[in-house]
Amino acid sequence: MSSEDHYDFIALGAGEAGKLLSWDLSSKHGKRCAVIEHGPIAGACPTVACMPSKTFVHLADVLHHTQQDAPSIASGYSSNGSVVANMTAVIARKKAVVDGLADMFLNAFDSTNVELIRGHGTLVGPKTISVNGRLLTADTIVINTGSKAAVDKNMPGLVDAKPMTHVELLELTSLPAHLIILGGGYVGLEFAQVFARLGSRVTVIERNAQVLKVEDSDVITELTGVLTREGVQLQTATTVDSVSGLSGDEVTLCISGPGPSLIKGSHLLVATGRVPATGGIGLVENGIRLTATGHVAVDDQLRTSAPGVFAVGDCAGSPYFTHIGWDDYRVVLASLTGAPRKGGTANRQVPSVLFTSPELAHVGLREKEAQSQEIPYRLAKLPMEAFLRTRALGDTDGFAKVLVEAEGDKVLGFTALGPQAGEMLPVVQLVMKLGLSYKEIADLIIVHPTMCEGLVDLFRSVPEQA
Ligand SMILES: Cc1cc2nc3c(=O)[nH]c(=O)nc-3n(C[C@H](O)[C@H](O)[C@H](O)COP(=O)(O)OP(=O)(O)OC[C@H]3O[C@@H](n4cnc5c(N)ncnc54)[C@H](O)[C@@H]3O)c2cc1C
Ligand SMILES: NC(=O)c1ccc[n+]([C@@H]2O[C@H](COP(=O)([O-])OP(=O)(O)OC[C@H]3O[C@@H](n4cnc5c(N)ncnc54)[C@H](O)[C@@H]3O)[C@@H](O)[C@H]2O)c1
Repeated sequence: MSSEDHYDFIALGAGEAGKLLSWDLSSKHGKRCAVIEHGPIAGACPTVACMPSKTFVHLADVLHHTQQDAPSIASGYSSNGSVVANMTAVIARKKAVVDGLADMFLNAFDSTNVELIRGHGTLVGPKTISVNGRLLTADTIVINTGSKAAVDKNMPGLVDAKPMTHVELLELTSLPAHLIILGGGYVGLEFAQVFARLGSRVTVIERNAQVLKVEDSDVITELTGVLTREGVQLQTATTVDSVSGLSGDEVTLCISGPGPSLIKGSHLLVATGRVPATGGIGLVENGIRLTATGHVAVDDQLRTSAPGVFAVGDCAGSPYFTHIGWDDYRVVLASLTGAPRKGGTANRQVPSVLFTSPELAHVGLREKEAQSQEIPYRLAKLPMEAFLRTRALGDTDGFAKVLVEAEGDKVLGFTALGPQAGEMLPVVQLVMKLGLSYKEIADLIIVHPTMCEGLVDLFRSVPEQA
């Protein structure tokens, strides 16, 4: 093997952590690095997941507020000039965002001198990858192959109906007349509201008794109330027995549950979770153990069972969020360079935001988790109308709640359902990370009228210890 084919570091897949590691190791540590990518550059987040979907969320929000507010506040608004979505323009805006990010990432590869190899990589020996007819070796390999939308091959008729995943949905140039969404999780709910706001009829079919099954029931009651008022039809505790027809034309679902037994729509989206992209790339054959769920088995430092091989992000079973992929980068960087970091992946904070309107932001313990684990807590809860900013925004749906230790002052968990609720999370996260008293937030002077201002009132209303 020539020295041209040996690298210090190779990332298989240009996901979040792999590309960041390669850029850092090359530009700051002088390592020879390559990233192998068989799809669009830079992984799912900027191309088919977070960034394009949040562009859709924003555009649907603009349209929704224009439809809602313009008639009452705009002079000269024509009564017959209703505002309707132009999907070609929506897609063009999304494409501009995705293309802009692609340029940014290509520049990063260039400026850090990291080789981007476009092709499908497969492990063919210890720390050896075959790609485009080349055999490449590296001292360190990071598996960063991500995940794919799960499509249940055992559901009669589903595959033949050619359902969309988020990838195809984000390319639709005309609005579905009736979009049926299978799965009431993150993907399903974000897109349900987006397409309802853009003008589609939307039905979500969820097999569990509630959408977002981990969330507290008060959160779900409030969130589903908003979605339902906006026209999203939610059918929970519903099983799909069979699918017929073709998505994009007409699809019919035979279902069992509390509602009707048949549902017809024009388009079908599968949003039923994700499967790790770990099959057929030589992992097991080369000593890299997989878990029962098909993720790469890793330890707290994201080391696999093969020496010198790490796995990061979705494929390693890290919580499926880009910011967690980003943290995986820091964990592996610490192993490889000694960069400072306290601890590995165990017990790290996993903040999350569901980007519906209102946003659902969460960190730490939920009430039902505290109850099932018999962790005593004090609870404070305030409606969003007490966060005065929401009144100016005309967007007062939702509430925020905080769980504080029963016999101490540490914050156990925080949930907010409200406009831009995600922007409030870091304040609470910091207090939790540093193990400070909740009173540190209650004592802050926070600018009026910002969303975070409401945190002061929320934390001031925590009941005294019994
Ligand atoms: C619709 C949607 C919206 C989302 N929104 C958010 C959000 O708002 N916020 C958030 O935090 N998370 C969000 N997520 C989750 C987030 O996108 C993922 O958790 C994250 O992108 C995973 O990153 P990763 O680095 O693990 O892998 P990926 O980004 O999936 O990268 C893996 C890469 O590896 C490539 N690859 C795979 N196998 C090979 C091979 N053999 N050879 C070469 N290349 C290969 C793939 O083409 C891919 O580019 C969303 C997900 C979806 C589906
Ligand atoms: N805002 C964000 O950060 C964001 C946005 C989108 C996706 N994501 C990430 O991507 C992951 C995947 O999202 P997702 O929505 O595909 O998965 P998910 O796990 O969040 O939700 C899938 C839902 O589908 C339901 N389901 C599964 N099979 C079904 C069936 N046969 N019939 C009816 N319902 C069924 C499940 O009960 C579940 O409620 C999320 O877990 C999240 O981590 C994050």
